[in-house]
Amino acid sequence: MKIAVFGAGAWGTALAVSAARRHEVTLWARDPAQAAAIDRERENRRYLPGIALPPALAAATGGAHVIPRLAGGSDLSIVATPMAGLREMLTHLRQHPGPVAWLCKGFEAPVGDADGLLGHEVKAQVAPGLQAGILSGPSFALEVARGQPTALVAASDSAVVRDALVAAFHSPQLRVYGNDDVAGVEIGGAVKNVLAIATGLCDGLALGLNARAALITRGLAEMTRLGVALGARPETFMGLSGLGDLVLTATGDLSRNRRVGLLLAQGATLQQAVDSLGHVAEGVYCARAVVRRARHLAVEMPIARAVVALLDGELAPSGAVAALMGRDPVAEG
Ligand SMILES: NC(=O)C1=CN([C@@H]2O[C@H](COP(=O)(O)OP(=O)(O)OC[C@H]3O[C@@H](n4cnc5c(N)ncnc54)[C@H](OP(=O)(O)O)[C@@H]3O)[C@@H](O)[C@H]2O)C=CC1
Ligand SMILES: O=C(CO)COP(=O)(O)O
Repeated sequence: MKIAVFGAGAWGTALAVSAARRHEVTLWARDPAQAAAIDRERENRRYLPGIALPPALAAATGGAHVIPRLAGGSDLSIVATPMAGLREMLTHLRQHPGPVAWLCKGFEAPVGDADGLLGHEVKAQVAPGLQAGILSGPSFALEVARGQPTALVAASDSAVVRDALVAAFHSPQLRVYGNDDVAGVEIGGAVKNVLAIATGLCDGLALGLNARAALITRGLAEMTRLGVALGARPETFMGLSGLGDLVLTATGDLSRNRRVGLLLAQGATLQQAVDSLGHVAEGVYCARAVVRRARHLAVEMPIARAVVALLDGELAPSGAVAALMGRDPVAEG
């Protein structure tokens, strides 16, 4: 099949590499110089160095006007930008019938008094007729690009979209499971990034393995509470996009979100931590949206609240720990 991937960061490139072992793939970069370098060097040195690009992967560039044309010539389109770029990309795809899937894990940053939205909520606003979904789950880009075993979840209310994602990406190295709980899969992917900042902080402060296990477990409870309040199924959070991605991101040093927490624990400022990554750490941008939605739904999320206070400079790393440990006793649940 023909696949168009819009966004040539680490994850878009890794999935394009994986799919191009069986399909014809176009990888679109918004920066013409980057697209030219990818074609010339047969490598994405900026975002995924050391991975050779298969011959069936072609780089493309161009302004917004080329996006509908590239999508129109493909059997499946993938939006591989951070959450901050999703609204604009879906706007360019609004006349396209689909199937389309995005890879972003986050909530949009809140604007004014409005809540920050999940991907499917953005899609409902800007491209309601588009058949779309999300590809998510525990997956470091580098491991997928290297062909190391990975399991993903393709979530959509459209079987056409789920089937297209399986046809495009399922392989002996990559299992793709279907799920129709779009909200649950999106909330799992978004909230785990916030929680990974917390576990990075915990490990950076050498608080111990007990503390890390407590953060992961109580974080999963927070994620599930928010998800259920937003209409997701609780069992989704026991799956790849909930527990699976939380464990990976909270414990794996390839995680950019975890690295933010580790760097803050070492005394870096947030700006220094973000600048040193060279990649997006979505938890930094969506933590406030998570906490705000939780507050509006009267959902208790103390770990996410502590992360926001840390990112906003209201709490020092040690203060964030004290705020969590100093809470009144409550029943587990
Ligand atoms: N890396 C991973 O292992 C995984 C990442 N994800 C998710 O996938 C999404 C993309 O991550 P990843 O590829 O790693 O990110 P990177 O930081 O590696 O790359 C970001 C890419 O998006 C482009 N971009 C940045 N901002 C915008 C924007 N506002 N509009 C359009 N394009 C933009 C960048 O282009 P330019 O160079 O021109 O700025 C770059 O090509 C994130 O939501 C992430 O959480 C999900 C699973 C795994
Ligand atoms: O989503 C990811 C793994 O599933 C990547 O996590 P980071 O964005 O923290 O690197």
